[in-house]
Amino acid sequence: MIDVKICGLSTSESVDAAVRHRATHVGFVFFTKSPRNVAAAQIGALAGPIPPHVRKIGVFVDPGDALLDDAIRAGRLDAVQLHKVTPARAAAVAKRVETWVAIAVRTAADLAIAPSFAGAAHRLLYDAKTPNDALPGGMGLRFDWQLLQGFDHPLPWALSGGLDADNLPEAVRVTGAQMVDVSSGVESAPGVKDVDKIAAFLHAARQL
Ligand SMILES: O=C(O)c1ccccc1N[C@@H]1O[C@H](COP(=O)(O)O)[C@@H](O)[C@H]1O
Repeated sequence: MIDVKICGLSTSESVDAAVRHRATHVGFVFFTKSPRNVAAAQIGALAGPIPPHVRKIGVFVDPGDALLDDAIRAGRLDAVQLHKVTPARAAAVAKRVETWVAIAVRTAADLAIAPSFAGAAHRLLYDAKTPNDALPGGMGLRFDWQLLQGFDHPLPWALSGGLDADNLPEAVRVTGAQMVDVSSGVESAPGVKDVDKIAAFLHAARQL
């Protein structure tokens, strides 16, 4: 099975579904403008029951050190996923914790920044560029997966943006992704996770 991160979890039921159906990673969003925002005070109770083989990723948008420190400590996070950061900022964070950097993609030109994160991050996450600068992810948008064909990836990477159980096989076939990340595609409404969709996505991933 490919690695799967189920992202944007904010209830114990959805965390339990992701773990039970064998997600390899779970994600928690620490961004107040997101419908999936989790406060640092909530994360201990949500993340506490997660077994150690399931990696816990915190999702942040250009965060300050205080938020990062609080969330990492309270959630015992294994890695952070950073949106809208420079290579210099990513490198500073990566000295303290495993760091993933989201690359917002609409056209081939958007991939040009990827090599500048080599040595500054541990993983790249290719995500669709959103039309709304205030919310840089989690909108269920996909980009042209063919843009990744033949791309010389400078780091280990994951695919995200608009994935769901139906389009996952094609996304993996076109891009060759060995890790995928989903949020909206396992929801019934923005921020409302659907345990049946989580199960279906992970079932689809196990067929690959
Ligand atoms: O989920 C959010 O609300 C969010 C907010 C700010 C930055 C990133 C966010 N989510 C990430 O967006 C991608 C794709 O999500 P989707 O499947 O298209 O809904 C995913 O990496 C989430 O971690």
